[in-house]
Amino acid sequence: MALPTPAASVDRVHRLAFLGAGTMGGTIVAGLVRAGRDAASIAVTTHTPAHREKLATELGVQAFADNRQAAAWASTIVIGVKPADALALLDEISPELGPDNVVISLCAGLSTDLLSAHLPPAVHVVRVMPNMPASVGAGMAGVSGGRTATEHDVQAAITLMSAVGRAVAIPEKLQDPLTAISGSGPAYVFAFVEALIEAGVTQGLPRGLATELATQTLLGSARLLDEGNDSVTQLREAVTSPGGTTAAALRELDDHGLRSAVQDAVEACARRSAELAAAAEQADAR
Ligand SMILES: NC(=O)C1=CN([C@@H]2O[C@H](COP(=O)(O)OP(=O)(O)OC[C@H]3O[C@@H](n4cnc5c(N)ncnc54)[C@H](O)[C@@H]3O)[C@@H](O)[C@H]2O)C=CC1
Ligand SMILES: O=C(O)[C@@H]1CCC=N1
Repeated sequence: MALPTPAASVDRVHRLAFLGAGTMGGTIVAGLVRAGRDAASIAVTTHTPAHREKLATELGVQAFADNRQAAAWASTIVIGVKPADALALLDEISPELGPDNVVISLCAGLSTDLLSAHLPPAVHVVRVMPNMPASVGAGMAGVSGGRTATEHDVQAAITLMSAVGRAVAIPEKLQDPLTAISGSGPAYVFAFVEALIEAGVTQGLPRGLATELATQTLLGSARLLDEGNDSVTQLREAVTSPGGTTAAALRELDDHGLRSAVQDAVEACARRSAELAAAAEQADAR
């Protein structure tokens, strides 16, 4: 099927190219279009022609087969490939970029200095760590400007990510810890809910019912937390009757080391984020 011809009608300054519009990049693109952004102002590239064709057909965005062409077309370029593929991609598009371009990286671990080293010096670089709930407009993103980024670039990235959830500016040194809480966090929550469902099934609940109970409990608990009327500790205590059922369950979680398991998991995630930069440099050197 023929892809739409890339539109020149949108003013260049408003054009946004997602290079590597996969799970995360594609989610943000879909969220932006759903939030009312003009689809003609967005271009996508992917390695898989069928995938970018699907994005173009379903969302009305511009599909490019060539990263350099997409980068030359756009003003802001979002890097959505895996960290190991990012530096080679920057090397590829570098000849098309200059002082009018902002490059936003979604890549875990890669510092703005490392990214800038693979771009012309005047290109503005911003690092963003989004998360998957962006697909339902409930994302959480941390935004850090590199040395060449202006306050305006950071604010523009916050505005962009706010269309699919919440976004905060953070110092870049907090990107790895933020990744370990909100970037990867949805997977911890899903793993916990999976375990809760399995435990419900073990107790004799039909799987569909166990899934509904666990999901609605997560949603309701999240809404209570988000209302912010009570602290997380007050909320936990409100559920926990002295000598009751919840206290019995929480004691088991404590005995099985829930808190230290979470500490270790978050530490491992932040460490891995830092390691990804070294792995990307190695991949780029090959
Ligand atoms: N999946 C998640 O929940 C999150 C992912 N991230 C970051 O987002 C980035 C992408 O992760 P996912 O979306 O999960 O991966 P993915 O594998 O779903 O998406 C990567 C996309 O890049 C495309 N691609 C690969 N090389 C390319 C190239 N040279 N030119 C154009 N397209 C190319 C692939 O076809 C694919 O569509 C990673 O750097 C990751 O650290 C950040 C936060 C959350
Ligand atoms: O697992 C990963 O490396 C990516 C980054 C944050 C969430 N997913």
